[in-house]
Amino acid sequence: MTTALFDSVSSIDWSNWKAKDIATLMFIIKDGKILLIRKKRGLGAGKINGPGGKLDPGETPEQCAVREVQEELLVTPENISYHGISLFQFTDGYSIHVYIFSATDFKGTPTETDEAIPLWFELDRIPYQEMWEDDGIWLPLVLKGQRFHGKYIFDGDSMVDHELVNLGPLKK
Ligand SMILES: CNc1ncnc2c1ncn2[C@@H]1O[C@H](COP(=O)(O)OP(=O)(O)OP(=O)(O)O)[C@@H](O)[C@H]1O
Repeated sequence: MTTALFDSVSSIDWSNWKAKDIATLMFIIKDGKILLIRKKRGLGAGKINGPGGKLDPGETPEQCAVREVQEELLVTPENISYHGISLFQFTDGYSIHVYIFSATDFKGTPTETDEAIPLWFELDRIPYQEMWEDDGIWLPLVLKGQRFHGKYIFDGDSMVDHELVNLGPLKK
């Protein structure tokens, strides 16, 4: 019997890697502020993050990202950009592939739901210490309008290793 060991990004054969879940994150950034959530349930409950969640069957990542913001905050993001992906391998075997988007506008009023509490932050006051550890690595690239590709190993809440490639400015 072989036991998979997830101790570093380089120990994984990423070309044959397939995530258990596919999910999205959406960051609405408007008037010098970013709209985040305090997540009330699911993976990362209690943490601050962008709104997002798992893909439904037949949905594109962008459709999922829009739907999740609608469900979690009752607003619709507009003028959306795609930044890239983050691949997460957890040491317990769980894995998740996350597509990351930003938007510069939205319709509606951010409202608390069963899933999330909306929180606005100044761009220089993002509460990274209350977020997933990887957010502090790539969210600055979202704010700078960059595309990127990241791979991360997590042991529970702790990041064990990571590799981030900056792919340059957004394509418009
Ligand atoms: C490990 N480092 C991480 N860093 C930053 N963000 C992370 C993350 N790991 C997961 N995420 C995000 O967490 C949400 C999970 O989604 P999650 O709440 O489980 O899905 P969904 O809303 O579909 O919930 P239900 O399963 O229907 O309850 C989803 O946005 C996903 O992108």
